[in-house]
Amino acid sequence: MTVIPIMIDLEDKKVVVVGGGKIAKRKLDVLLDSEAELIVISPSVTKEINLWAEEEKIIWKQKEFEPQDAEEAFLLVIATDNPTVNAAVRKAAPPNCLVNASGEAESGNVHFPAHFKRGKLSIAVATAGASPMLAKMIKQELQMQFDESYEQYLEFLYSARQLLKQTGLPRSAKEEYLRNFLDQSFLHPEIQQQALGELQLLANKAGDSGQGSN
Ligand SMILES: C[C@@]1(CC(=O)O)c2cc3[nH]c(cc4nc(cc5[nH]c(cc(n2)[C@H]1CCC(=O)O)[C@@](C)(CC(=O)O)[C@@H]5CCC(=O)O)C(CC(=O)O)=C4CCC(=O)O)c(CCC(=O)O)c3CC(=O)O
Ligand SMILES: NC(=O)C1=CN([C@@H]2O[C@H](COP(=O)(O)OP(=O)(O)OC[C@H]3O[C@@H](n4cnc5c(N)ncnc54)[C@H](O)[C@@H]3O)[C@@H](O)[C@H]2O)C=CC1
Repeated sequence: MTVIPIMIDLEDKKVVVVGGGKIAKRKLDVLLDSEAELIVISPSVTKEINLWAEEEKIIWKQKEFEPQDAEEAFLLVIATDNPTVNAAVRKAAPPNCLVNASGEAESGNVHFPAHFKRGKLSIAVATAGASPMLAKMIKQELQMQFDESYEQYLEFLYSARQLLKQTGLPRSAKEEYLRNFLDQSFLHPEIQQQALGELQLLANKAGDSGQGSN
């Protein structure tokens, strides 16, 4: 199995999680951010999953898995502690369905990477199942390197880039600005504000003379 990285929008997609234990809870923790339609199939669930069901963040069907539960799933997460059940779930996956097999790295066709977000910045680490623990350790190291200040920094980079688009500067000059903004000094909010102020002036000037472009 060879995997490639991809970022995915699951809004309104049907996601079926089979199993309601520790691992299902960990996958749901990630999936709850996605605005997907989340359905959990399991005779019993952890306290957290039960709470999410009460809060109507997920639908919990309190039952053992049956093949029709997988119908029309866009993503199927297999996370029971019973290999025979897991194999039956895999078999019931609709054609073209994304399948995550938590208990068997070589099965299914998608893995969950270790990951964290700093606002618009996502960092994910994967080892193709060789060592999820290494992925977790590298993630923890990167969390220290890319601390909380990156959330605000990404907002700055986003705003600066939008303003630059309005300045009408030649592409090379825009790129020069964008490269400079990668300097560590721009992690400071005061320096960010100063730069945005300057770009705003340039954008206004271009607007006045009608030379703004994309
Ligand atoms: C293939 C994959 C499928 C998938 O789940 O998507 C998979 C498979 C398996 N994991 C197993 C065990 C453990 N997994 C972890 C931890 C994580 N596992 C995650 C992902 C993945 N695990 C996918 C590959 C990702 C990749 O390598 O790129 C992380 C990154 C993300 C997440 O789960 O969301 C998350 C860290 C989250 C974080 O950032 O904190 C720990 C450590 C711990 O829990 O602290 C252990 C115990 C130590 C050990 O065994 O290594 C077992 C054996 C089960 C058994 O023995 O029965 C299998 C099955 C097998 O190996 O075949
Ligand atoms: N991907 C990963 O990171 C890891 C994966 N695993 C694998 O994940 C599996 C699940 O682990 P845990 O969540 O810790 O187990 P667990 O014992 O906490 O949960 C198992 C769940 O499966 C449900 N279940 C059992 N039979 C079912 C059926 N017929 N239909 C629907 N649901 C059923 C149970 O009700 C329970 O909620 C393990 O067998 C292991 O192989 C384990 C550790 C890490």
